[in-house]
Amino acid sequence: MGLIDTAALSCGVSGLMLMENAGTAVARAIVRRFRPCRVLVLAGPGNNGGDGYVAARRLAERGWPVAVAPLAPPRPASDAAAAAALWRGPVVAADEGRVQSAELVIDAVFGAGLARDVDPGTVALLGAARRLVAIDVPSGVDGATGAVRGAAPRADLTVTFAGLKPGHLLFPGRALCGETVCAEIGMPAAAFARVETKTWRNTPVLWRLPAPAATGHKYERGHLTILAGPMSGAAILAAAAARRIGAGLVTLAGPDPAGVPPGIIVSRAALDELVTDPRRRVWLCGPGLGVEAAGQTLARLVAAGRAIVADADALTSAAGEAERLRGVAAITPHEGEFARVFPDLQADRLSRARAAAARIGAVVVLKGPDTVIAAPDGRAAINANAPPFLATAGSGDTLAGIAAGLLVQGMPAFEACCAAVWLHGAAATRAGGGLIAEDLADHLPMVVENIKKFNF
Ligand SMILES: NC(=O)C1=CN([C@@H]2O[C@H](COP(=O)(O)OP(=O)(O)OC[C@H]3O[C@@H](n4cnc5c(N)ncnc54)[C@H](OP(=O)(O)O)[C@@H]3O)[C@@H](O)[C@H]2O)[C@H](O)CC1
Ligand SMILES: [K+]
Repeated sequence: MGLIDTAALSCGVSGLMLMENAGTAVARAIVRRFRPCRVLVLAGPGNNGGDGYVAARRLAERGWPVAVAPLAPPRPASDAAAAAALWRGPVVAADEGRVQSAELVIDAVFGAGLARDVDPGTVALLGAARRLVAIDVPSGVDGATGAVRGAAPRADLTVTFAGLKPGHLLFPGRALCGETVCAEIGMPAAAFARVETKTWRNTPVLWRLPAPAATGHKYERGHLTILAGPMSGAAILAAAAARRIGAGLVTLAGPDPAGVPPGIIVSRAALDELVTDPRRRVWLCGPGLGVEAAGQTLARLVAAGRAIVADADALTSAAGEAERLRGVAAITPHEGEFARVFPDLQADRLSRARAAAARIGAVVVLKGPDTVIAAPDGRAAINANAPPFLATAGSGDTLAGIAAGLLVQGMPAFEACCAAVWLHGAAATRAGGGLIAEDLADHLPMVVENIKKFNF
């Protein structure tokens, strides 16, 4: 049973009432999407199965032909047993032939109580369904991590309750849920208040973008310094993004970066001189810099106590030596870079990002189609708005530039990183298929305008 369910019960809410609402919500979601058809409910031994019995009763009340196939009897004296006792329709054996001939199968086998790998017989049964509606999660998907325990079927529709779980947002679970509906089932506000939530879906309600003061000047809007190396295109992409997201001034620091557009300042001054400039509080270190140079400058910036976003070569320079990143504000690794820096961290993405953030005392943005942003204090957000065509060269440099551009305007590191990841995904969606990294920054102003319009 999940923490929220336990909290609900301790708030005096009856589990049976929640189950009734949950099963009713499943039936309602089905009726809204499908024509009446022959339904088979595969019911497991726990409350997930109990929800299945309620959904069966609600569909039958509407005249749908429904049968329930229990894979195990409900636990004695449980809410599920009470729900099963109210089912007066056909109870049939769970066999593959029946599953195949049903026009719609409801997967009520395992939900939040999944405790081990699903056995091959159950996997085969679920896999035989022509059309599958999963209650809470497709059985086999771990709701806490999105990992698959043994195997899990691909659902057409998943109906969950009270709030999305990490498993609905993290791959591979996310890909197996199909359309995902989150139903309100009467969970009291007091139950949510009792559970200290530390994991959220990344949306604009989590953060507030900085607003420039009416009388502010460019330095007040933030002065970002980006180290530029032999592949100066990476630093230029980051600089464009930082400027579009509102940094007042961006300097590229490097020997001679090529192709720098007007509006970006280039400084060839020695690093020691730049680092001691008190206006240069925030730095981006890594993109296109070269591993050796990145390692040296990173150490210098950390020693000077600067707020640093470390990406790309700065991460590679810390391969197997994560402690070299201690003192930075945020790191933005993709899976490969993460594995190089933290080879011993092997768990799911959410746990790994959290563990890494705690270890180095910095925000970790573990990039991917389901980017995880984790803070050293345990807060974490999972992002789900990135289109697949965002996976393109230079996209990461742009993200690092947005994060640094928000940090320099005074946003706290966790909020700046969450906002950067979401804005990056929204800009890509707005740019559409065929985007190249150069397009992303130009879409940021409209994305920001839309956030303001919807009053987040
Ligand atoms: N607020 C809500 O979100 C509500 C959710 N509801 C539903 O309740 C389930 C969670 O119910 P729970 O009883 O805790 O767990 P499950 O139904 O998922 O399954 C537990 C039983 O399954 C056995 N189990 C677990 N994994 C396996 C496996 N791989 N193979 C075989 N058996 C397995 C487990 O056995 P144990 O031996 O480990 O004890 C349990 O018997 C949630 O998902 C929602 O659907 C409420 O109805 C309403 C409120
Ligand atoms: K299920």
